[in-house]
Amino acid sequence: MKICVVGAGYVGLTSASVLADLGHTVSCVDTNIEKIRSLNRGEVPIYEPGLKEIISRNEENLTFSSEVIENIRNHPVILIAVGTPSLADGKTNLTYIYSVVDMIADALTDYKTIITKSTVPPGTNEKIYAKLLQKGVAPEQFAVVSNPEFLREGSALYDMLHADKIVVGMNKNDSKSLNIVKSLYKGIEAPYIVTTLSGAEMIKYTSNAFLATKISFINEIARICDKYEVNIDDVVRGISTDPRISPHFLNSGLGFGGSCFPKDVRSLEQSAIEKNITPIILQAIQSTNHSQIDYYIEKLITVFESLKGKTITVLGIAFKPNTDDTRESQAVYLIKKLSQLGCTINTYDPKATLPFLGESNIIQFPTLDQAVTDAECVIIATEWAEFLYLDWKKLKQLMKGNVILDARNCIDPLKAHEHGFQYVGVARS
Ligand SMILES: NC(=O)c1ccc[n+]([C@@H]2O[C@H](COP(=O)([O-])OP(=O)(O)OC[C@H]3O[C@@H](n4cnc5c(N)ncnc54)[C@H](O)[C@@H]3O)[C@@H](O)[C@H]2O)c1
Ligand SMILES: O=c1ccn([C@@H]2O[C@H](COP(=O)(O)OP(=O)(O)O[C@H]3O[C@H](CO)[C@@H](O)[C@H](O)[C@H]3O)[C@@H](O)[C@H]2O)c(=O)[nH]1
Repeated sequence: MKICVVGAGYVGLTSASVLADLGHTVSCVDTNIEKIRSLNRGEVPIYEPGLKEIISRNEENLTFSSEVIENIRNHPVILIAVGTPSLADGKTNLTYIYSVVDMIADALTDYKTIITKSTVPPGTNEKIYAKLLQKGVAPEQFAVVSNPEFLREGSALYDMLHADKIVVGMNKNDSKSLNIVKSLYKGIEAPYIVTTLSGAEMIKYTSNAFLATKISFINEIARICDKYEVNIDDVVRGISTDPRISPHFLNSGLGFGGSCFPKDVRSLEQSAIEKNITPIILQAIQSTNHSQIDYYIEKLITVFESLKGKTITVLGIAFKPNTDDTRESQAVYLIKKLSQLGCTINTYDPKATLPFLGESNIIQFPTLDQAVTDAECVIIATEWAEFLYLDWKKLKQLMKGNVILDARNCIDPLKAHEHGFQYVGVARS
């Protein structure tokens, strides 16, 4: 099958390379000429485990181009994977989606199956369909399919290849599109969930909102446990054998970040408000998440009284391990907050770079050892593998102080105590 993937971001690049690996001929296009140039030089603009390797082994049937309209014209299947960021009011910015729809309308000379992979609010695929009709495209010339993506950054390829479901939203009786989607993913064993266009959109938002709910819920429980001196690990162990609860997504810590949960919860909140529904739970999830950083700062203040003038090392900049993505990273928000409180912040991340420049009290170091030297306190803000088993003896020699704030519940407090550190955590000691 000949497929044009529009957008060379996390989802576009992962989809394009997996589809090429499944034997399709794929052209991945992006309006960002620099991104396409670097891909054509063999450089992958994002860090995602295995992505560089899968792209290079599919050289023959995976091409990259910034000629978006031309490629849309020459391919019968179009997969839209452009960004859908937040607007200032929390609604979704659909400019990129509609710019692709305009390009499709301009390029359409023969039948196209238009598949939306991007996360879009309920009703958007219906609007895409209506917009194409408005632009004079005949209904028999195209089909619109909603096929949301559920991959996680850091394990994107695995997640796509081992999907727990493939969600397909379509207009009524569109068996042609369903067959096309099935041929597209031939080789991936997963149950198909077939629904309406808006049904598929809602499945995607519900999934992210539910996962975000689990995180905020356990963070709130951890705060309560903290006050009653109960270990949060014991509580999670105690509830997670119940299959109705499951052990997943119950790791309390700094809170959720990244390019999806924050913006998607905001967007779903706005979709609800638009229909006069007050989404109390969605609002509470966000409120708990926003105050997580303050809660951790309060913990530090119980140790230091004042943070002004303290030298603090923050380990981790990315919003989670195994990615260089810093979009809405809680680690970055924490660094900014510490800076406002008058600290000197030394930081280190194996892959991510600080997304801002110019503040003389915030320095990113190329190694962990350099970053922790002379620190009065080390905070683990992202649970990268190399932070899980710290060389305690060396750390003791390099640091000026002995405080470790574990903001991801990822190290063993006993080990820290054994080596003479003061372990600080929420509902962990
Ligand atoms: N990142 C994830 O883990 C993830 C997972 C599931 C779903 N999603 C959803 O998938 C979508 C894409 O997310 P992402 O993180 O891959 O985005 P991204 O920001 O990394 O990449 C989007 C790309 O689209 C390109 N683009 C914008 N307008 C274009 C146009 N008119 N023509 C061609 N290219 C254009 C941009 O230049 C950019 O390279 C979003 O809706 C997101 O919510 C993301
Ligand atoms: O128990 C947990 C699990 C996650 N997180 C945090 O939650 C955020 C998101 O983590 P994760 O879901 O692993 O990463 P994403 O790559 O953002 O993936 C989410 O967002 C994608 C984009 O929509 C979806 O496709 C995925 O299914 C969904 O998991 C990160 O800040 C994590 O640190 C926690 O705090 N505790």
